[in-house]
Amino acid sequence: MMKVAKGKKIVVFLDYDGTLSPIVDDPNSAFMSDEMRAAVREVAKCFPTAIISGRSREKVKEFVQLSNVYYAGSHGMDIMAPPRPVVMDKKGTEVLFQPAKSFLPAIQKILTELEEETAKIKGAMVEDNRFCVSVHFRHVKDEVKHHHLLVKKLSVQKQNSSLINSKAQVMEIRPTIEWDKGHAVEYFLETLGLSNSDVLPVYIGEDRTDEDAFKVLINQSH
Ligand SMILES: O=P(O)(O)OC[C@H]1O[C@H](O[C@H]2O[C@H](CO)[C@@H](O)[C@H](O)[C@H]2O)[C@H](O)[C@@H](O)[C@@H]1O
Repeated sequence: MMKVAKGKKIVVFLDYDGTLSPIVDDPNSAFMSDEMRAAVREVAKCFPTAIISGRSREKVKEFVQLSNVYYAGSHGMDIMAPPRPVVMDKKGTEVLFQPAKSFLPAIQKILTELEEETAKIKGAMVEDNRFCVSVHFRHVKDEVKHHHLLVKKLSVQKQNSSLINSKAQVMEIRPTIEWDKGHAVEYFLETLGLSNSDVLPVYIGEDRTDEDAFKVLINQSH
């Protein structure tokens, strides 16, 4: 790592759940430890650092509580970044980038629909992630069965199945635009003025959605 980083500008990208915080039963209690917060604060003092999460941007910022990092929520669909292109030695005013803004009314409609449907499923929980919605099945008995039944029932399923990204314990509904954590990484690199070959982006994440970012960075390194 030290060898590869020699002479390069490092930029750090971090996932939140399962990376900065442990996976816990209650999504509202996925707190980051003080040690982890101190470590991220120190990293961000040395290198530009961005946290890219599936959570809403506000929620992940509330958990992290650091002012020296950039935040992207909703799997990169809600980014607070420098205006592009930024001159690295001048502090630019941060701007919002929300490529799925036009989907907000549809997402809010789905959120209401999901809240009504999951009220009938014991243990299910809906999380509003602003441009995405998560339905948690972790506490549902026979989670796979209920999960499938809910997916079938949703009107969004009839309209466009690609809105739904399903795993047994959590179902995520997201806009159909071609935008993921990988695009968010590219966006940050560009707005930070760090899309050159003398940059070493470091991405730490453990979720399926982080693989979109890994693919982008692997392609860039060739
Ligand atoms: O991109 P991330 O920051 O990794 O967010 C992805 C999802 O993480 C959260 O759910 C996961 O963590 C919860 C807390 O540990 C756990 O209870 C749940 O079972 C996991 O799926 C978050 O609640 C989701 O909304 C995010 O999409």
